[in-house]
Amino acid sequence: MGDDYQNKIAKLKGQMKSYPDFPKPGILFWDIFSAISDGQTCTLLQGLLVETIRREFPDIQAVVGLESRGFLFSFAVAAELGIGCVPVRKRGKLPGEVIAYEYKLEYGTDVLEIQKDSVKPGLKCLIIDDLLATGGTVNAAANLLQSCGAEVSGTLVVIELEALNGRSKNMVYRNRARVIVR
Ligand SMILES: O=P(O)(O)OC[C@H]1O[C@H](OP(=O)(O)OP(=O)(O)O)[C@H](O)[C@@H]1O
Ligand SMILES: Nc1ncnc2[nH]cnc12
Repeated sequence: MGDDYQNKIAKLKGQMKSYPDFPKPGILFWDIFSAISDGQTCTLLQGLLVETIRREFPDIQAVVGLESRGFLFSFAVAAELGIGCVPVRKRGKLPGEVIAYEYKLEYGTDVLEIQKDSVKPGLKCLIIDDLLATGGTVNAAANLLQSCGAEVSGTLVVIELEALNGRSKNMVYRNRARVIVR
């Protein structure tokens, strides 16, 4: 990775804001929306995501965006790369036959679902989200994709909360996660 790439990451990092005690006491909440309210930051981040995918995951056929903040990035990169965009949503929001998986959050638990027919066996997928905390969400998404027969190439997130060690807890992605800012 060249200086130019690192400089762009440093610039993006400077735009990220965090809020203590949101949504619960003790949580330091990293807010992607504060950064992308600025147009130049949108362009910068989009460019970094696409550049990272082209370099690290050149053969993926679809990006899988995780509700809800992951959707911002999955459609944008899918459109630029000309590949599929598949949503993974919280319980009860997707029509048709779905596969579900319950998982733990940094705060609380949740259920993710994917439409059974949205991913064909062997499809090479990249999971994309705004943030990796405990890794539970990405892990759940990976399990869903694998139950559909998809091949999960890795995970791309904008922010990694390294102190929570989500990467090491995630057996599927330990060596295959890529992050933009950490
Ligand atoms: O690594 P984890 O501990 O699983 O946490 C990370 C997840 O938590 C946040 O989503 P949230 O469930 O708050 O939903 P939102 O994007 O709709 O705000 C974030 O956008 C990730 O998806
Ligand atoms: N600390 C955090 N900031 C923003 N989103 C999160 N999702 C889980 N933990 C989070």
